[in-house]
Amino acid sequence: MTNAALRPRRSVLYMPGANERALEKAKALDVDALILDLEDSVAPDAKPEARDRVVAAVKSGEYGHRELTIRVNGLGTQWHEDDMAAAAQAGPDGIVVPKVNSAEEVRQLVAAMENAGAPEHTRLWAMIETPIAILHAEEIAAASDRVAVFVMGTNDLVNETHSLHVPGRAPLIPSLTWALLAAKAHGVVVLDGVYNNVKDPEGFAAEARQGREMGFDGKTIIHPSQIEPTNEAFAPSEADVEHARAVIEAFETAQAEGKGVVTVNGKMIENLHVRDAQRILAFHEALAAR
Ligand SMILES: CC(C)(COP(=O)(O)OP(=O)(O)OC[C@H]1O[C@@H](n2cnc3c(N)ncnc32)[C@H](O)[C@@H]1OP(=O)(O)O)[C@@H](O)C(=O)NCCC(=O)NCCSC(=O)C[C@H](O)C(=O)O
Ligand SMILES: [Mg+2]
Repeated sequence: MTNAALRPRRSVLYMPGANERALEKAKALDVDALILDLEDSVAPDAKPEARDRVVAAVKSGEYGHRELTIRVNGLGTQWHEDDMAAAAQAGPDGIVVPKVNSAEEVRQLVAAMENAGAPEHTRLWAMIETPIAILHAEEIAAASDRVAVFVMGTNDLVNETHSLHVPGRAPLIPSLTWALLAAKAHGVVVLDGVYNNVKDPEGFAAEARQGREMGFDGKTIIHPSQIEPTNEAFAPSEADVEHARAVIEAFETAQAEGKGVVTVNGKMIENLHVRDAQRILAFHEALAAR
């Protein structure tokens, strides 16, 4: 298991880069990562000032364990090149790029990061949010070692496919699954999209649970009220931890007796379940160590 796989990215909060109050507030929020946004949440006139603010936030060193990323404006926009250069020089943990559509675009983005002097720790977080990106998900994941995270852009996906936001997300499941498989096949972390209604805690909890069940590593969120339910949905519960310990213990006992398979609470346990149990315990310990 790599250290990157153990880095918690349960809750990843977007905040408008122009909002100084939110940038200040984030220093005390219990999130695993922040996306300081220069794209959709920032009005055109406010973009240069927002760029300066997020660069200053990254350089401040005041965000503790929280992973810090900057979402730049997309390729082909009038702000993209200046955003990329400023973000690369600030050296955040990640540069989040909207609407990455192909391996060629990844190579172009990585070249821009490197030409601007991005440090090695600054990874590319590619937003997967168009029909063509879904179809090219595997080539995007495999295009460069700098690609560390896929961020699902479910608003843009719904927009571009003319589908609807519905409870259970049936119209989105094939796209989400396809991107998730591409990410997992290439060791890329994959984050679920946002839930727009910040006044619907039940709907939010159901969607976070669904994301966890599908295999997402965490969820992108837009409001502080969504942090706690997200952290809970994507962390192992006490019962998960107890079960993982029981699995490891039972399997070690079985092996000492020369058996390759055993049951715990009536469920068959083989080697692969032990590996999963070890992963759960390692993640639990990584969270506890913070
Ligand atoms: C959605 C919001 C506009 C709601 O704002 P507001 O009505 O002001 O919320 P509250 O009054 O309930 O706020 C309470 C306090 O919390 C702070 N706050 C709110 N949101 C954030 C945040 N994201 N980060 C940090 N702090 C936040 C407020 O400042 C209040 O603090 P205080 O004054 O001390 O009480 C708003 O939540 C918001 O702007 N959210 C982020 C929107 C955003 O970034 N959108 C872009 C990303 S989503 C996207 O584009 C996904 C993707 O591309 C896709 O295609 O799907
Ligand atoms: Mg989007």
